[in-house]
Amino acid sequence: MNILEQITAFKRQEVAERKALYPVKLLEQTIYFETQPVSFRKYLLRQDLHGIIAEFKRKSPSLGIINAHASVERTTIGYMQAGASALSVLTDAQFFGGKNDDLKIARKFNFCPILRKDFIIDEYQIIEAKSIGADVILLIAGILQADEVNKLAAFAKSLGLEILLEVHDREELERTLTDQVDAIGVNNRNLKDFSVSINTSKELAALIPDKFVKVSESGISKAETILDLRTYGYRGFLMGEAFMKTSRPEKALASFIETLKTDKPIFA
Ligand SMILES: O=P(O)(O)OC[C@@H](O)[C@@H](O)c1c[nH]c2ccccc12
Repeated sequence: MNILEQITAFKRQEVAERKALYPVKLLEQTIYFETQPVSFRKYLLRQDLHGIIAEFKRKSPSLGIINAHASVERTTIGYMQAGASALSVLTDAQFFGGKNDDLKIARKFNFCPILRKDFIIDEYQIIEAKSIGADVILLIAGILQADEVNKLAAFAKSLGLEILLEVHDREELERTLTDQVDAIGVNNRNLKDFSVSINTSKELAALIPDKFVKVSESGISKAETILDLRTYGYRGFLMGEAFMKTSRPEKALASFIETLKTDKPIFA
């Protein structure tokens, strides 16, 4: 089994256990069912920000432990103060060392779009995303059939959430593209073997219709890469490791943003 297959097998079990422990009725009583989500799309298109989606990630199957000590509160507040456009919080415990509470804490302290980073295969996880205060969910084409993407995206929309659809190649993009999603994320990392190539974003750019916000995900560590990807139409840049591997991720983001600032308008 490759890592994606292992993760989805584990998720099926996890979802079944959670459904029994925390029934939907209970989740629907949380305060976030009453509150209006913040638009991910809008924040990524803002002229006064740089499009960085700053991720809180403690470990990953490709790197192992990235940062065992960072505080979610200090890091996410610092990310926003440094000028991030949105936050991404890993909630998967088994493979990424995250938890739902991490996202809840990020929500409590920040008014900005928050992406729930997890492996969604069931509507239950979308209700859960809403109940912990997420604004946008990730759907990964590599683990879903086209009809599943459609159904899950429509369901997320019905709860007011936005959807980032992640693809890694042309086949995934063409097979799953649907009007139900708001943004397309091209993952530069191949989750089957962990290899990373920024060219993946460049190659797929022209195949993504303009009405979707284009996001480039993974393996980004240089300002030049962002400036280059903007010329391909990318408006969102999902970055984790580059910041999280330092002892103060929020400071690393602040210095990174300094290197991104130019006199020219962000989008020509
Ligand atoms: O840490 P990086 O290389 O900057 O990548 C961040 C993000 O793109 C990556 O964590 C990611 C992209 N898609 C995912 C799906 C699940 C878990 C994690 C991911």
